[in-house]
Amino acid sequence: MDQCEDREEGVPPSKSTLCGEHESQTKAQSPELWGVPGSAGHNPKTNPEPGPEPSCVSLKSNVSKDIGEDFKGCSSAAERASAQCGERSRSRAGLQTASQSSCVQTDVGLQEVLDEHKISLRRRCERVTEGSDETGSRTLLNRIYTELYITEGQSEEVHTQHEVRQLETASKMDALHDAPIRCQHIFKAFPDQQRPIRVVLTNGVAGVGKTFSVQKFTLDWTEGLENQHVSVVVLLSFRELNLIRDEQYSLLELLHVFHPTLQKVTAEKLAVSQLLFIFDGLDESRLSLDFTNRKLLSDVTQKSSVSQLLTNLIQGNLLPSALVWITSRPAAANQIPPTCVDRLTEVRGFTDAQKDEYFRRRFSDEELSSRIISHMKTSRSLHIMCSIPVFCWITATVLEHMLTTEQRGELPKTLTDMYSHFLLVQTKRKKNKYHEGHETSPQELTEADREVLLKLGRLAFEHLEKGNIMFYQEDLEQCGLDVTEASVYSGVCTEIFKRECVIFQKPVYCFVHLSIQEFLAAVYMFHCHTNRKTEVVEGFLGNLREEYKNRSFFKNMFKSYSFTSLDVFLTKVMEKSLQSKNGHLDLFVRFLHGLCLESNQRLLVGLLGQTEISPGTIQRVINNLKEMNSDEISPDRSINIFHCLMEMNDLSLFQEIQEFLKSENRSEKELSEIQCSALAFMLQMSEEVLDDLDLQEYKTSEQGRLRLIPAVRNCRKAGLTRCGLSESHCEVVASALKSKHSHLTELDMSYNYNLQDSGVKLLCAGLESPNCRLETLRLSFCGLSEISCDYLAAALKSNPSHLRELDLSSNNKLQDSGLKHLCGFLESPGCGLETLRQQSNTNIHTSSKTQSNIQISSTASMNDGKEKEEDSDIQGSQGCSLCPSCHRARGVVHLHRLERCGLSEISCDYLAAALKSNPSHLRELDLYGNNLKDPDVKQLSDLQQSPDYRLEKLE
Ligand SMILES: Nc1ncnc2c1ncn2[C@@H]1O[C@H](COP(=O)(O)OP(=O)(O)OP(=O)(O)O)[C@@H](O)[C@H]1O
Repeated sequence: MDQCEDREEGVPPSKSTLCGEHESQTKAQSPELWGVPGSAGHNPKTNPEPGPEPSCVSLKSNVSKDIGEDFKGCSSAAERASAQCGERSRSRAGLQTASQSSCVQTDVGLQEVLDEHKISLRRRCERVTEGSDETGSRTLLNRIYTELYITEGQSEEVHTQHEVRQLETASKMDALHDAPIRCQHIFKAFPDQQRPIRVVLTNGVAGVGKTFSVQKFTLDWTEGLENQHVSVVVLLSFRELNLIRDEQYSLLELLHVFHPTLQKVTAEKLAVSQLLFIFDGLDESRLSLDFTNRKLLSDVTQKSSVSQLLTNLIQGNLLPSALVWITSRPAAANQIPPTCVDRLTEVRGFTDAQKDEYFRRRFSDEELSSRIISHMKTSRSLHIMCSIPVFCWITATVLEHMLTTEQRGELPKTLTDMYSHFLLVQTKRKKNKYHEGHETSPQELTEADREVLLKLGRLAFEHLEKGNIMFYQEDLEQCGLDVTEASVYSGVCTEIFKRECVIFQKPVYCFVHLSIQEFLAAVYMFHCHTNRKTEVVEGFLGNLREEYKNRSFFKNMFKSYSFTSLDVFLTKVMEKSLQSKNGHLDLFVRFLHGLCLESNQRLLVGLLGQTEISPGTIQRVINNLKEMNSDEISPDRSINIFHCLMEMNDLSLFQEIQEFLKSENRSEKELSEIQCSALAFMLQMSEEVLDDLDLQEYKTSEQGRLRLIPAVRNCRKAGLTRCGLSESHCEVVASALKSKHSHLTELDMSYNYNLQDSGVKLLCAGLESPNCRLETLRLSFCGLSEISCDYLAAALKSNPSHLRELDLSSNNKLQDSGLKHLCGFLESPGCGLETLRQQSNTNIHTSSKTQSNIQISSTASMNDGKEKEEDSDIQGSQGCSLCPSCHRARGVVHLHRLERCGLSEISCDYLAAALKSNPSHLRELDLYGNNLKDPDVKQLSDLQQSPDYRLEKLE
């Protein structure tokens, strides 16, 4: 088989080679049995044209050896490449060494050379091989390319949340708000952007379509459709560049080596051409890009290390007018200093409409695509996952196979179902490819298949537990896998090279998508449970017998406990996953529950072990989930209990909540805790933004109320009073404030006595986010000390403009030192607080009336320990007896309430100093109940003499 012919669409196990003009390719030592792209000897990301103009240097070393090792004795990358190609390639003109190339200078006109380059690039980019096509024939990229949703900027939580959870919470809202950028317009400035865009960095999670975007951009350019101001596109992958990372090259030589059609381009010609360099897959880079290095390169013929060539190119020292486009998974993107980047974009995958379009384009059979689309929409989880194009490909592969072959049974509805089928479909394709004529049923996993899958499962599981997604060769060996085996199953696990640290350079492996690791880990865990591998199960869960002996919830179960009791086992795994801070076991535990279903059991028989699960056991598992205790558990984790029920095909909860949402008398309907989690999820996912989420309006237990908190992510006004908030809840609220499309403008967390300073600290992470739009924050009766003031002042200083009202009144021991911190904020130039109100205990009265359309809301004062709320609309400007300058009042009033906070005259001095230094913003100051005497507030009252004095109300 032509080694370049087998590029495929679909799961990209690793970054592919983009350079397409070499004859050579690292020949796979192991065949690609899985038939998915990018595996041994295959490269999904390039579209080389076989035949006379051969094409690719696959620098992906799927034989998993360090290139340096493989090609010892070859002095240059070109020689190495040549050594890989063998005689055939050497005899071809396509590849020349760097030294040769620099000598070749002909009279051929520049345009002719560039045209030739275009043709060559076009051949490479116009076709991809579809993953499901067993004949290996390739499809036109334009036929299957579906517009992706690319936006400017970077979503806030990309590093902190589980990828799938992120999709669940973010997809809907993002799709509605951000203006998309077509990949072809990535260098086009928006009308309001003055600066030309020279360097673009595009982020995106695995399989989201970064390489497809790069290919589409290039193809459109070669076809004369877009970006015609660019005269040369130089397409390179970091995987390729890794190969020559220790070599010395000039930029001109680099171009010649990777794009032989450009050999006739001289330095002079380069200087007058508009170049665009595309570097794909920074996450796979093994170069050390050191932007602090002072070595300045400005001459394209000057030799240097590849890293230095790149940093100088990116910084604009080398070819200052050349455009640069870098793509990366998010974790690696920080290698490029933000100051070097003119535009940051993110590939978000497919919007709902694009998901449909993907399936329509992929299948010429309209009926088939319609069936697949409507099936995808029947399951929320499938629909959400299809935001990632690679998952669309998995879905398309599985459903096409099931709908076009004589497969019986229902189409997969749950994620577990889909992944089980995917495993089988891929196994079948592997068999067909390499054992032609012996068509086997996908139900038949051979003993060898099972063995490898279980080894992969063990690897997946052991590393998932530790939170690892990257593995070394030793890790593979420890699970009994040799490297060849891993690449044989390359659709599931393949290597990528990733340099973890400077001294310790080794090949690193990972699963193509985190969800595949989670699925295989769950399969392995299930297998260990049914096969009574006590050591593994207890290693993960601890000794159940001991632990459960004294726990009332399990007392009865414990009597009959053994590893065969699936319900106890699953409950324990669920409990463990709920403890996870970042939800790294969420999908794993979902899969584990899904594997209980008979249909999945049948599919994966032999892998899971022989089990017969009675309907009674299933019911017990369901009941346990519904009754699961969630004290001290983040409400985000609790939502996963609902997902587990869905994976078990238990739709009752979903239906109950749908009914609840439709009902008129919601506040009378009692909600269980699990119902609250389901409701939180549905409110969070709703297209409509909730105006007011008041937890007190729901008839449920305190735990139930807490489980509703994730809904703050989709509301404008949140009342979270008197519900025992703790740190984990503050984290959820902070994440809502941080989110790119935060709607929250009013937040009342008063009367949460245990919130304390630690809770405020977490909350402040949200307040300081540039996305935060909060205008009112109430934290009275929260047991805060002066430390909270410090946190708040720091957060508000860093992002001062949004907050209008801050209520720290009552039973917060802020003390003078706390107020001092807050004054630090009041002094800061960006501070937006305009009113600081003081009530009673001074002889100063105010008839503060500001100009029309000013609204002061929620003036709270203490009355026998009970909060009295009153809203006062102040209309009309009648002047202020205290404040000679009130006529200059602006249209916004801010309250700053510090009632009963243990303040003394020292605080007044701080306040006076703060107001002196930044007098123009504060309108109202409320210091009611702080036992202040006239002399204490003297400094403040003296301020009235100042011409800049703006205070209208001092109580
Ligand atoms: N725009 C698209 N239209 C159709 N299919 C797409 C598109 N983008 C991606 N895909 C599908 O998803 C697969 C993975 O896409 P791609 O290789 O571009 O991802 P990536 O973001 O580069 O991922 P990684 O970071 O893992 O390299 C493709 O092989 C293809 O099957």
